[in-house]
Amino acid sequence: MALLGYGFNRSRILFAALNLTCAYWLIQNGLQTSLNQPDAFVLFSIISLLLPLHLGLIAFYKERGLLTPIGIIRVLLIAVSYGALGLIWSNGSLGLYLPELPMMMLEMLLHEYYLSEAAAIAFTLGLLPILLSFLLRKTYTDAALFASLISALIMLSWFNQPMISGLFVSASLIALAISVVQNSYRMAFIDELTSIPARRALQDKLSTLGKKYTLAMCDIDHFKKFNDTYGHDVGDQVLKMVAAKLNQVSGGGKAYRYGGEEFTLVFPGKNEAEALPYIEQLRETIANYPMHIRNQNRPDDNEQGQKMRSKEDDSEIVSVTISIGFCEKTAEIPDPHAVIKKADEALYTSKKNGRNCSTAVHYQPEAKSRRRGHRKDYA
Ligand SMILES: Nc1nc2c(ncn2[C@@H]2O[C@H](COP(=O)(O)OP(=O)(O)OP(=O)(O)O)[C@@H](O)[C@H]2O)c(=O)[nH]1
Repeated sequence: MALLGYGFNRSRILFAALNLTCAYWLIQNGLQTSLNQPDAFVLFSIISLLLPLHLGLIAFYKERGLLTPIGIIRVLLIAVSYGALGLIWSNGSLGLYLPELPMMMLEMLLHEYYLSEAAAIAFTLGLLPILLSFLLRKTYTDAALFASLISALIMLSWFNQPMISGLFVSASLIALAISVVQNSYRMAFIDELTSIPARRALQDKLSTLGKKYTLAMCDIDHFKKFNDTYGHDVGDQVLKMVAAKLNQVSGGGKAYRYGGEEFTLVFPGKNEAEALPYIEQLRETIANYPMHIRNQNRPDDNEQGQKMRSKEDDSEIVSVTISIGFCEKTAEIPDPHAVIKKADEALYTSKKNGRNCSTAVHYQPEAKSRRRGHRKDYA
């Protein structure tokens, strides 16, 4: 598990695995006896604090790599805390610290339950950053940390059950392994900027297509000029908007980012004539969408700038358009990559025909799709 975390550059996974492994090793070697033994009791009490607190701390961390000064400090923090505990325990002197424990840790001895008030506080302190990180970052790693915390809570609460610690460590490591797999799937198949499936996911999809399908290549018009006029960040916003609209494709279609400002729509089970209404609907939706762009040229602190402070003057509305070429599979063009190539050629016909329109390779609709008026033409 630690190797997986290291190999996939997921340092938080590695820290969590290290935390679980250290706790599990101490449980296996020091807690296979009654908790009425002072040594075992102190060991159990300290583990029930370290486990949740480390998990909470890990949730705070940003991915900063492992073989970096901060990564090494984080590893040492876990290793030293469990190492010191293990060292005192192996000397047989851990039980001497029993009288030093606060009442909120000792009372579980009197009432014969397993989670002390102090451990409950530690679990709450561990839970808060995990929940916060999950809400803000929404990563699979945070979900795995949450699963590990809950399984640690269950293990410590039912500590007298046979094999409970083995079940705990298995459940936690499985959750961490799943998060590594899901993270790597996301990295490989989902486009980071637009959050829609990426080129690799398209390649997978192409290999599963049946006898009848249509592929459409979509390209944002004059995107270079857009970048040059408004800046790369605004260009990224445009890409996100177009991707979000294309992702709403109906008619059984699916959208992919092909690369740069190009997108692909896949329509399984549809020929060009059947796919056309859905393609046109998307083209029109995008062309009619009023995109608010913050005025990059607003003066900073002069008279003119003050005049422009009002919200209306601060942004302008532009419309973004896309050109589309689409092609169905035929006996002459049976390979999906050849279909894409043909769709790409049709896309360039759309560009030549004035942009903001779609062109089919085979189908000739009676009334050709027409270019719509722009709210603002940035060309
Ligand atoms: N902001 C941003 N720009 C990108 C990204 N990927 C590619 N581009 C830009 O997209 C532009 C593509 O421009 P061109 O291929 O020349 O075409 P165009 O300006 O869209 O013109 P036409 O296709 O002829 O309408 C280039 O300037 C790239 O730098 C990206 O992820 N973000």
